[in-house]
Amino acid sequence: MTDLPDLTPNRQPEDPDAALRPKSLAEFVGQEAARDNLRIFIEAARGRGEAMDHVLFFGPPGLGKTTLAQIVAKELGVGFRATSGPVIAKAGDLAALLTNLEPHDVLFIDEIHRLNPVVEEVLYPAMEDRALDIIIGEGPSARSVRIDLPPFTLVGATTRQGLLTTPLRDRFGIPVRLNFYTVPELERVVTRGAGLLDMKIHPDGAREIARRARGTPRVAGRLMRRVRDFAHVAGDGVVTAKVADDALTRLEVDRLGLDAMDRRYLTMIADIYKGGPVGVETLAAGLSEPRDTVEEVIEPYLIQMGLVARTARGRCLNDSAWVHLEKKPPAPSGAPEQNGLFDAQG
Ligand SMILES: Nc1ncnc2c1ncn2[C@@H]1O[C@H](COP(=O)(O)OP(=O)(O)OP(=O)(O)O)[C@@H](O)[C@H]1O
Ligand SMILES: [Mg+2]
Repeated sequence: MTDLPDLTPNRQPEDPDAALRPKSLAEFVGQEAARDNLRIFIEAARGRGEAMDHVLFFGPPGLGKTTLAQIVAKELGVGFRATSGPVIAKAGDLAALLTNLEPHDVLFIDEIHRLNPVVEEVLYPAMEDRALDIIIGEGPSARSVRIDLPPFTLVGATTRQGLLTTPLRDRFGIPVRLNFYTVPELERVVTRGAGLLDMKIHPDGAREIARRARGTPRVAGRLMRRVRDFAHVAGDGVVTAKVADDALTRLEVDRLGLDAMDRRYLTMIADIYKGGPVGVETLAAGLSEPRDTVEEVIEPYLIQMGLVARTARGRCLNDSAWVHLEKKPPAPSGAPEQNGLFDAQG
């Protein structure tokens, strides 16, 4: 158990998120309710000199789950170890990680819904009793040995809370849902980011980017960088509303912040399925995207915007989607349609 495999996923070299990542709760914009609660739990744990209860962050990609996990460790003043569900192949890998934690450390498991079930079993007693049950030997002589673990805080993150098994979900004392950001919140994200990136931006330029960032700080950061490029090449480097609008239009980000993929999704339901209902599998196949991407990345924002509804029979476009696409919904069904069978009359 001394040779600890390095399970920390390498930050992708192009990880542009790092520069903009807030380092403290105070710097973290938005998510007021989550922040207020976390502040209390962190203070309480610090005050008692205990490890904080386990935390689960869930919500769509790019809303700040990883960022908050790092902040929690920092504000608790403890070590931070990170790994991710699919990376932990064997129960032994997780056992090695757990036994090497320092007391009160934060162990961050990203994409925790993708843990291998065998590994997940190890996590249950670890979370609940801070103990590991290890089987030693094989066959009739096999016996189970319990090893105590240092007190630690597990921080899990997932885009799909629904895919977590109930026993796992129930073991998180502090579940935290992250929601899409409002435009004023994203304006603050953009303004703060502009300062960090040394970017000249007008307040109305920041608002334009915020409006079109899909409620998501990561998207805001990405758009900012692209708009800055346009501002440098096409103008004096200052991001005004006009510069932002031109740049975003060229990037095919529309007035609602929908990108090309969002529009393909909506157009497909409109044109091919007459507004729905249509199953998610069918849509995923039509878009050549994995179903997960459709459900985790594309749909949450469209649903939040009220453009699409998830019904028992499939996805349907709402009126506002037709308006946004500048298309006419088909005549309501129920009206008797001209159809070959009954054509013979008259
Ligand atoms: N509240 C915030 N204020 C400012 N910037 C933020 C905030 N939340 C997230 N960001 C920025 O957005 C980017 C993405 O955040 P993060 O990596 O934490 O998202 P995530 O929820 O972990 O996404 P994923 O599900 O894809 O792992 C980072 O660059 C981070 O700096
Ligand atoms: Mg993350």
